Amino acid sequence: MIIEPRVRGFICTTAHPVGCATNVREQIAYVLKQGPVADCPKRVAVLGCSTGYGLASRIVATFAGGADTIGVSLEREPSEKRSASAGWYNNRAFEIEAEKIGRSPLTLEGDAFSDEMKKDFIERVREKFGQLDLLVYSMAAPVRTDPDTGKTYRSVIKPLGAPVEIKTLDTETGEVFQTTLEPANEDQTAATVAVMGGDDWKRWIDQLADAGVLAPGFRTLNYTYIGSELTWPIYWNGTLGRAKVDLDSKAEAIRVRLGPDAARVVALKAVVTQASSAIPVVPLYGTVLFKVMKQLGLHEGCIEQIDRLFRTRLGKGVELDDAQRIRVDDWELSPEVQTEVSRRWPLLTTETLGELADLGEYKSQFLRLFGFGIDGVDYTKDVDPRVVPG
Ligand SMILES: NC(=O)c1ccc[n+]([C@@H]2O[C@H](COP(=O)([O-])OP(=O)(O)OC[C@H]3O[C@@H](n4cnc5c(N)ncnc54)[C@H](O)[C@@H]3O)[C@@H](O)[C@H]2O)c1
Repeated sequence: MIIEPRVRGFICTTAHPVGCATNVREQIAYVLKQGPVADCPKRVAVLGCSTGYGLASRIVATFAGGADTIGVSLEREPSEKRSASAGWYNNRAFEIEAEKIGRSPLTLEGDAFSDEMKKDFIERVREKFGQLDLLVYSMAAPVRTDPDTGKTYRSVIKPLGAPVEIKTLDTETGEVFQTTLEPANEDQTAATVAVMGGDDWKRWIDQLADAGVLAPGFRTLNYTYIGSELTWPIYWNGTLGRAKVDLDSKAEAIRVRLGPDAARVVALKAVVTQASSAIPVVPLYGTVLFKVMKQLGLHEGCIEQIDRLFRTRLGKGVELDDAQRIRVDDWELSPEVQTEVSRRWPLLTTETLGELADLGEYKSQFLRLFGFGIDGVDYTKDVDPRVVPG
């Protein structure tokens, strides 16, 4: 069948197997070009391994770090008539490429929030690795069922306290407009913390530690976004920020149990992923940020950020911020970038968007997440949606 993008709001319901595989291979090629990462942990787990920052982490650990990996993600399988999720194609393409260099990666597809998945994972780690040296937690999900209570929580992306009036962008039409976002109530805030906070991370680490599958010197990383004051009203000072603050306290709890370097929250830059495109204001901020960072020669996507994390931020004595986090968002938050983004922000209108921001780049990065718009891929060719080319 011919697979075309079908975009509904901030998701694309189709994905292209050849495009996704090409995307994965391009990321691998980038990492190989940078050369090996010294002292990379060798038995690595990535939760949320199939797209965005998790996929980049798995690629860097494998292709620059020489690691064997186990990944977990939630996917839609393909059928004869329907394409799979992009993550399903990415997982298969990753496995094909990792096997070519003599690795035998393991991928578990299902709900990482469930205790069944954790049990299965522990068994597979025992069989395959014995113990783990590093676990990267890179999950972004809208809903979580708490295994203890059976209660299902849905996250909301809202401000706290009072309504926020803020500029935003319709990425389909290119219209820039003011919008008022109503604040979350207490239940919604608590639900967002239950989904995107550190509860599940800590639960994973506790169960793995109890099962004795964490190697001496084991470390775990969890990714966060802090951003600049332009996005704070909706992100850091909103429900998502509350959830991210919870990561810091769970990191501390893990350090208390496993040692002073065992857990770190890592602040990363804004990039286009399935998760970030759903956040109001972030796409508008992104279109300006990408243009400014490109103009200053500081552009980074997921793979460049994670490559820099593994190469420069995981060694002994790395600088931490006041909340004991590792920072790789330093270029995004540098005065030269933020001064220029802030200068452009009040000038942004539907009419000036083309000059001050780069919507075309944003849209093309969004479509690339699903394997569309990639050079060298013939989208007019019939493909079997169940097959990822080797
Ligand atoms: N995108 C950004 O701009 C940005 C910036 C800084 C930090 N981060 C953080 O990075 C982390 C990853 O985000 P991303 O943007 O790469 O997201 P993403 O949407 O690209 O990836 C999310 C991953 O989680 C998996 N997942 C979702 N629900 C799951 C479930 N129930 N069980 C198993 N797997 C599940 C998906 O399959 C996918 O692999 C998040 O913590 C996010 O806050 C993102």
